[in-house]
Amino acid sequence: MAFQDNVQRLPTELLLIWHSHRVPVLLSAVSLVAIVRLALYFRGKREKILYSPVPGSPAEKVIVDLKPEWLPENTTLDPSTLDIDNHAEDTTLATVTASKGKKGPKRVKGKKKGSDKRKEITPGFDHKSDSIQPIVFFQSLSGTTERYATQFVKTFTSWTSSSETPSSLLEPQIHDLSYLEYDDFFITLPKAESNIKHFYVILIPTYNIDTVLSTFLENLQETHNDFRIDTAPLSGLLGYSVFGFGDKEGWPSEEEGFCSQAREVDRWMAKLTGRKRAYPLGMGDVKGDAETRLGEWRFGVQEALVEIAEGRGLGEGVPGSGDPAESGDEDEDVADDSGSETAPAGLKSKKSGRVDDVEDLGSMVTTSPSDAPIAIDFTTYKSTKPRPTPVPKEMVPITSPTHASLTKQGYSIIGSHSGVKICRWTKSALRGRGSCYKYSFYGIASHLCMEATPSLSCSNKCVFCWRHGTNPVGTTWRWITDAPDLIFDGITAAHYKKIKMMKGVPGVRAERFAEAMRIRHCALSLVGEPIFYPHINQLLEIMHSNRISTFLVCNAQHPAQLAALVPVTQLYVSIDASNKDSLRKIDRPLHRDFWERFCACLDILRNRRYEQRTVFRLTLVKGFNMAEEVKGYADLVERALPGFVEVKGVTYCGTSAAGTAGLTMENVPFYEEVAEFVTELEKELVARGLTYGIGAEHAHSCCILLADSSRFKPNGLWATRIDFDRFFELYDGNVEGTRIERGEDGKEKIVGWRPEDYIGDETPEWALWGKGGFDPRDVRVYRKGKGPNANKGNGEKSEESEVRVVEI
Ligand SMILES: Cc1cc2nc3c(=O)[nH]c(=O)nc-3n(C[C@H](O)[C@H](O)[C@H](O)COP(=O)(O)O)c2cc1C
Ligand code: SF4
Repeated sequence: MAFQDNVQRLPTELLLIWHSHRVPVLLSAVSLVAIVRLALYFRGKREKILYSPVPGSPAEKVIVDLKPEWLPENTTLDPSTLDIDNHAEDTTLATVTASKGKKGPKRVKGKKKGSDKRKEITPGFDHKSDSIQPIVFFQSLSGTTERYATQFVKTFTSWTSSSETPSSLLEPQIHDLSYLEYDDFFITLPKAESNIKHFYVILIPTYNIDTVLSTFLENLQETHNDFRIDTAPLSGLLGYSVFGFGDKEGWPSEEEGFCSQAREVDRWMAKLTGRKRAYPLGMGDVKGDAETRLGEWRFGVQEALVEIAEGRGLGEGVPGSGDPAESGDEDEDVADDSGSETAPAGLKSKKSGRVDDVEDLGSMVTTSPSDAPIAIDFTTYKSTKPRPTPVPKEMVPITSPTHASLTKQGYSIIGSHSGVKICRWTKSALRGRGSCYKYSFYGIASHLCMEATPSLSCSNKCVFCWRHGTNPVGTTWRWITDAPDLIFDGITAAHYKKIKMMKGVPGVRAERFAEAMRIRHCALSLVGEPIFYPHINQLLEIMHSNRISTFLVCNAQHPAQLAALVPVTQLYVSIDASNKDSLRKIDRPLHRDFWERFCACLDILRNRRYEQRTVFRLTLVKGFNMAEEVKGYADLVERALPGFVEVKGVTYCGTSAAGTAGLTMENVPFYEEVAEFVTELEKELVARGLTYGIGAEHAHSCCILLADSSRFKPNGLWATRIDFDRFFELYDGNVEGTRIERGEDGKEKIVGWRPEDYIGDETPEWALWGKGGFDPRDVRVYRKGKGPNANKGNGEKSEESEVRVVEI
């Protein structure tokens, strides 16, 4: 009964509760609805601002394995704190692998040496059935050695084909060391039929600055010291001989450096071949006796070859031959050069009473019962002699020929390794005659732009490089380093000085001249490799704090520096080829692991694509990197997913270096050819489901822009231009960026800005694909024989390239 009463009273009770609490309940409900609506409103608003999808979670990023040997030397970067994103401290993805093997005991192959010396000197050579293949190697930076080498091979060939020469002597082969895979000739012997034995002839100049020759020498030294490789991997050679070219005017004696690099090559070859010097080192003064000395030396080499061909080996007691009595001094040199390990004190050389060299150890391990390699632990016998610390030099000393040559070309050299130059587009813009493609694509007016580099040195020797052949190259930074603020002050002052010199030039517009006295943009791309400079991050920060936007172009050879770089306004990597072989031919990189470095840089670029605008710069060189490479380039784009792909026809600079590399005007593609290439590339990318399209063009400088439409084509209209003011607001933290990432706690948070946060105006109509890319407000000036009224049918080549050839 009681239960029935309660049920009947329930509605009345509920009504009473409602009447006493309805005000707070109603107020709470209204507030809740308001909060939900407001949240939805703001969310919708943010999505409208963001054109592109919120970047994927960190899981999408790949870990880039930075090998210890890629880490910069002599820099302020601390590898242990490498952070590829200083705006997202929680996503350090570049990792450093522990050094492998190098700390372990040095293992050398000690071989029991027989008593028959002759037999050892000409290993496995049967003069009745075997043939001798001479190979002539040369290196040349400004062409002299190449000329002598070509002449040498010609004379040598007619000698080998003469009826009086033993028939076992084959025609010589010739190789330019710049193009060679060192491993194929200087770690192992070239592949050949079993009855063909090799003989090396090496012709090289000497340069007391860093050049590719230094790399060659380092390579020989490394090979000798590499614990994984036999210390004399070239002992299968029949013999070798070296000839050096030098200049007695500048380097009068050997003590003062005459032919010093040839002497070094000769010494390292003695070590690598197990002392197979067939004929002594020859040296010639290019301003004096070079031709006579080379002729004499050639006779000597020929005689040595005849002796080998007739089965007499390298002979006994020939000066500098395999006889240890004559070549013993090499051991001391090498011990010093390499800082190599000292042998156990108990092992004494019979002759000298000391053992400094691993080869000697090879001959001393006579108690070994077999010829099998013997592991020798040198770790407890480290030399007590301190290794000499290399003294840093100036990269481009004021007295050097490089300084003179660069100054002549219009560069201002700041300190000893930075340069600045005003480009022809800056002059053109000052006169109202148009800006370069950077204006059409991104909104950078050329008269507001400075082109500079903090490193005139580079780790490549690209065939199309504007630098002359003698410019410094190097794989590591080992020069006296200038402070970033001094570089900044120097390059800006030099730039303004050059602008001021334009004051009296006819046609310069007053308002543009006034504007030009305030630099707004800096293209760090002039020559050399800007990220090679150890304080590049500080220099970039100085530029940004001075409201100068930064476009930085790197050569994809320095992954560690790239990973550690602060975000720039637009980050470029040069993509000069689509595959390893082609890259080696066109960039002629100094790093032996250039392809691995290149790929690591692509992965770093992919990781950083939501942090800054990333660009692939393709430079097309007909006959080198265009034909049938579209698919390869598409692979690279797919790997790095850059925001933009700039495709440009090569600029012919007409230097002797370009000539040596076989580059002529024929290698400069016509604009139609570049356009056809880009169309094909676009097709290939779209076929792979990628969202790239042709965003803009600048026919005047033979340049076309592909861009990711999912990011830079909001509302169906291309927006490739940059909002520079917004970039600096983001940089200063006045505006919050929208780059969101999920933290370890699973929550999303804003970690910085992204390229979409500083997209500028829509790409102007006149710059779109098919419209040519020339601002109608400027006056287009055609040179004689060019322009709409000129003879059609020739197509258009890069204006820049023609100017360099025709005008200068
Ligand atoms: C920057 C520079 C540095 C040089 N250093 C040396 C040197 O240290 N010793 C030497 O004997 N010759 C030196 N030379 C002279 C060159 O070895 C010589 O000019 C040679 O012929 C260059 O050969 P190539 O034209 O094949 O590059 C130097 C030349 C230049 C331009
Ligand atoms: S990377 Fe640039 S500076 Fe270096 S060699 Fe190539 S074109 Fe010249």
